[in-house]
Amino acid sequence: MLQPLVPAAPAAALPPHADAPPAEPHLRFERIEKTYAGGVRALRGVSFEVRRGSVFGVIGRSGAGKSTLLRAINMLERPSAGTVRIDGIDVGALPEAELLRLRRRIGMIFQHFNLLAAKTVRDNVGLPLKVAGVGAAELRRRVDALLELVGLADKAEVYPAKLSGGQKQRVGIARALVHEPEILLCDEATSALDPETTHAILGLLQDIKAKLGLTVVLITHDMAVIRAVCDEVLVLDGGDIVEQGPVWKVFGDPRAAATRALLSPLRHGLPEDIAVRLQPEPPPRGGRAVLALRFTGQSHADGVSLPALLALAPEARLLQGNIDRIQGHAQGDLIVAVPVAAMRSAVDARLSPDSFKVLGYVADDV
Ligand SMILES: Nc1ncnc2c1ncn2[C@@H]1O[C@H](COP(=O)(O)OP(=O)(O)OP(=O)(O)O)[C@@H](O)[C@H]1O
Repeated sequence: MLQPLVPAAPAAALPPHADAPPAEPHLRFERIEKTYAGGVRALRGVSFEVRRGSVFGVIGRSGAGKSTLLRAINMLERPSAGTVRIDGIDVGALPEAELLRLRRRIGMIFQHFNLLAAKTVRDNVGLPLKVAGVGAAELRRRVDALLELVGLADKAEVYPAKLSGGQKQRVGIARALVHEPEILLCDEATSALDPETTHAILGLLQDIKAKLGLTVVLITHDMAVIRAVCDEVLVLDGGDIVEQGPVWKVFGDPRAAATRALLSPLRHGLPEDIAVRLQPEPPPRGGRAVLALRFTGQSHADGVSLPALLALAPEARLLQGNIDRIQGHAQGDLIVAVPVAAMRSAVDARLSPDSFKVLGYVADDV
C-alpha cells in the first residue's frame, strides 16, 4: 500500500475528491478558446467533461489542438476564453500560489521522459519532493514506495543512460506521482516505445490508475493505445470537437471524416486479390456480391444479428474478418461473398440497411 506522499496542504483551496458531489465531473471544459500570437486558433470553443476515475483519450490529426487542450488543464497554456474547472473550481481564476498547489495534484508524463541525465533514478524521482522541502528520510521512504510501485526498486542508483525506454518511462511515471496527484496527463507517453514496451507501460498505467484512483487524460497518435486503455475518446479537428463518446461506440461506428481517417490503420480494406476483380454491377448471370457486414457493437437491431449472418451462411464465403472486442462490445467488419440471388433474399429478409454495404460484384467464384 502506497503511503501518503505529501503532508496535507493547509486550508486546501480545492476540496479533496471525497467531498466532491458525485454528479460533478472531475474535469470540465466550458467553451475553451485558444488563439496563439500570430492568430492561429488552436481551440475553437471546446466543451466537454471527464468523469472521475476514467481514462479519457484525445485524438486528432497533427495540429488539431491536442497538446494545447492537454496543457490548458493545468494552465501551462492559458486559454484565451472559456473556463476549465476541476472539481467545479475555475482553475484559471486561482491565485498563483493556489495554482502551483493545484499543479502538484496533476501529474504529467511525456514522450521524451524529460529525465535529468546527471541524476540517478532515485534523485530524478525525488527531486520534486526535495524542492518542496521534504526531509531526507521521508523523501527516501516515498521514493522507494514509488519505485516499488513502478517495478524499478532495483534501479534506484542507476543513471538514465543505463535504462531502456520502458524503464525511463517508468521513472517518468514515478516522478509524476510524487505529489500523489488525482489527475495524470499523458502527452504521447508511449510514442517512443516499441509495441511490447507500450503494452507493459499501459498495463502499469491501468494498475496505478486502479490503485490510486486517478483520472487519466491522454493524447496519442496510436489508436491501439486508445482502444486498449481509454473509456472515452474525444476527436479534435481544426480546434473543434468533431466526435466524442465511449471508445467502443466511436471506434465501432465512427461518424466524422476525421475519425474515420484516424481509424483507417485499424481497419482492414478489401483483400487485394478481390479488389482487382471487383465490378460495380452484377454480372448478367451468376456471380457473387461482395458484402462488408458491419458490427457496430450496438444492439442486434443496429448491427448484424447472428440469425441474419446464419441466413447468409449456407451460401456465403467468408473472405476476411476484422472483429474486435472493445469494452465488452463486438465491433468491426466481416467481408463475405454471397451468390447474387441468395444475397437478395437474405438481405431483404434479414439485414438492416445500416448493417452492411455492397462493395461490388465478382463474375466468377471466390
Ligand atoms: N506556442 C505556439 N505559438 C503559435 N502557434 C502554436 C503554438 N503552439 C501550437 N501552435 C499551433 O496551434 C495549433 C495546434 O497545435 P497543437 O500542438 O495543440 O496540436 P496537436 O494536435 O497537439 O499537434 P501534434 O499532434 O502535431 O502534436 C497548430 O496549428 C500549431 O501550429
